[in-house]
Amino acid sequence: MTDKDSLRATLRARRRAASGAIPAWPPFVALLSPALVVASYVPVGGEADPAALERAARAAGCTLALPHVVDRATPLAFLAWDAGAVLTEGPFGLRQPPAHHAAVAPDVVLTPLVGFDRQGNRLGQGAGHYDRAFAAFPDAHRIGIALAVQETDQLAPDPWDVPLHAIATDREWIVP
Ligand SMILES: Nc1nc2c(c(=O)[nH]1)N(C=O)[C@@H](CNc1ccc(C(=O)N[C@@H](CCC(=O)O)C(=O)O)cc1)CN2
Ligand SMILES: Nc1ncnc2c1ncn2[C@@H]1O[C@H](COP(=O)(O)OP(=O)(O)OP(=O)(O)O)[C@@H](O)[C@H]1O
Repeated sequence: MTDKDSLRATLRARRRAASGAIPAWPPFVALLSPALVVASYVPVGGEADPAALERAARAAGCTLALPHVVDRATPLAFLAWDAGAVLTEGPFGLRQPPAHHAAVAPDVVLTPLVGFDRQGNRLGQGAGHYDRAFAAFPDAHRIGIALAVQETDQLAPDPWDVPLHAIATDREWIVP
């Protein structure tokens, strides 16, 4: 087990033991406009729920998208998605749009976190799906979503890590 793996286990356990709603914090709502594509996610395994931010994006007229995963090795695609549209079962217990939905380029990426720090460093699932998405869409606004209990001071960023622009928790909007 690497340091990152054991940190993931600790932070996932902390996340499972906690709960809390992530509000659509005013600075998030302020950056929305109808021309934007906002990528959200369907929470699994006790992940923080981005539903309020998703609703705010929809209310602002944004196009919504969800990640689509084939396997660990294949880069994420972001597929257009409307509220209520059918989702299918994907790998890792994920629910995602069917593969025929249009691939879109996200302007805002709501990113599920395993852990984060106040510098905007991030720990994810370890498959590099979001790392690679951030490299593929370098101009997208990267917003981490997490419960406040997922904050840690144990992150040592790797060379490929791209920092978050902001983190929305149940307690605050954090700008590194
Ligand atoms: N809700 C959600 N959707 C997402 C992600 C995510 O973290 N959360 N992703 C983020 O990249 C991408 C999917 N990639 C993933 C890569 C690996 C694992 C994974 O290894 N999961 C563990 C279970 C972890 C747990 O216990 O919480 C496993 O299946 O063993 C999951 C998703 C895109 N969609
Ligand atoms: N731009 C990239 N292109 C190709 N592979 C990458 C890129 N960025 C990261 N990776 C690979 O993906 C893996 C990411 O592992 P890491 O532990 O940093 O993931 P993480 O911090 O949990 O983030 P993620 O949510 O992206 O999985 C590493 O093996 C790394 O080599």
